[in-house]
Amino acid sequence: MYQSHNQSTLPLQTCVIKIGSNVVTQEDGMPDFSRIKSLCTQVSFLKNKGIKVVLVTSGAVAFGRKNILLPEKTNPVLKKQIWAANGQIALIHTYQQLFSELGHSIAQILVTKEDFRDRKHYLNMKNCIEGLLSQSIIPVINENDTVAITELMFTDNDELASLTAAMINADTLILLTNVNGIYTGPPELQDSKLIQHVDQQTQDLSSFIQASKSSFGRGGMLTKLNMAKKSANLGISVFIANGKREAILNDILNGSAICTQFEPSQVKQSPKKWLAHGEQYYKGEIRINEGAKNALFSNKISSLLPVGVISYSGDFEKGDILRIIDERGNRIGLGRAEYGIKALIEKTGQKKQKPIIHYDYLYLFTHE
Ligand SMILES: Nc1ncnc2c1ncn2[C@@H]1O[C@H](COP(=O)(O)OP(=O)(O)O)[C@@H](O)[C@H]1O
Ligand SMILES: N[C@@H](CCC(=O)OP(=O)(O)O)C(=O)O
Repeated sequence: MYQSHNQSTLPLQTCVIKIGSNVVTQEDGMPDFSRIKSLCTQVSFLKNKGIKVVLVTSGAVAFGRKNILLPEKTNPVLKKQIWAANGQIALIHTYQQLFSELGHSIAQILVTKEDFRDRKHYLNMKNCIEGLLSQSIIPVINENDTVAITELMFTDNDELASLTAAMINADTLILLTNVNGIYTGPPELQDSKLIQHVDQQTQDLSSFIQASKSSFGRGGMLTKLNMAKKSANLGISVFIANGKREAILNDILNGSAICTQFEPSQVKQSPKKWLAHGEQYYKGEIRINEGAKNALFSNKISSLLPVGVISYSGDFEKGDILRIIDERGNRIGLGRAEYGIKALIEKTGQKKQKPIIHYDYLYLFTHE
C-alpha cells in the first residue's frame, strides 16, 4: 500500500509502530498532548484504510517524573519503578481518550522479557494481540517497568517493538523518534547526511552513531539500528522516522517520508522469526559433533538428532529454546526443544531417536 523510495508499491497490512519517550514529551519533559493527538489521528487514518496497527509506546517514566517529585537520594531503580507505575496510568489514559474520540477501542499490554522467553507465554501473548486485532482493537504495549528491572529488562522499547513485529508476522515496523533517521554524524551538524535507504549491501552504519541519546531515551540510536537490521533480515520493512514531524505516518504510507528505510529480505518463516530473537532467552545448551554440524549446514533439510549430541546443560522442557554449540564451543544456532532434558539424557548418542530439534524450529546463525 505504500511506495518505497524506488517507487515500487509494497504491501502494508500489519504494522508495529513504536513511539519513543521523546516523541510523547516536550523538551522540558512535559507530556506533548498535541503530538500524541496527531499520531492517534494518523493511526486512525491507517486503521480506516484496513491496516492493522499495534502500538508500542514509551513514556511511562517520563509521565511519572513530571507528576511525582522523589528525594534525590532515592535508589535510581526504585525511582524508575515508582515513576513508571504512576506514569503508565496517565499515558494509557491519554491514548484511550484520544482514540475513543476517534471511534477506536484500545487495550493495554504490559510485558517483560520473560514473556518472550517462554514459548507458552509467547503464544498466549501472540494469541491475545491477534485476537485484539481481529476485533479491530488497537493493542498498546509497553514494558512492565515495575517488575522488569536490571537484567530482566529489554534493551529498550525498540527491542520490544522488533520482537513484537516478528511475533505477529507484521510486514512493517516503524520506529518513531525525535530525529529523521540515521545520519552520517551527529544529526544536529549541517555536514551530517541522512541515510535514506539501507539494504544488504549497505556498509555497517554503527560507526556513525554517537553514544548520546535524547533526554528520556534508554537505548539510543544503536539499538534502533540493530533492531532494524534484525527485523529487515526477517523480511520486515523498517522505517526509522521523526515522530515529531507533521503527518509522518501518512508520508511513510505514500512513500514521501524523509527517513531511513531498511529494505526487507525475503525470509518469511514465523517459528524461525521467534527463534532469531532467542539468543538471550535460551534455557539449555547442547554441544554437537562435527557430523551433526555438517548435516545442519548441508544443502539437505536436516533436523538435529540425539545421535549427534555430545553434551548438554540447563534445565529445559519441551518447547524451550536451546542454544547449539559445536565441538569447539562456537555458537552455531538456536532451536526449539522437541522434548525436555530428562528424555534427552536417555537418548543422547543413540541412533533412531526422535529429533531433539526439528528443522522447522531450527535457526542457524548463517541466516543473520
Ligand atoms: N548517527 C546518528 N543519527 C541519528 N541520531 C543519532 C545518531 N547518533 C546518535 N543519535 C541520537 O539518537 C537519538 C535517538 O535515540 P533515543 O534517544 O533512544 O530515542 P527514543 O527515545 O525515541 O527511543 C537522537 O536524538 C540522536 O541524538
Ligand atoms: N518503558 C519505558 C520506556 C523506556 C524506553 O525504551 O524508552 P525509549 O528509548 O524512549 O523508547 C517507559 O515507558 O518509560
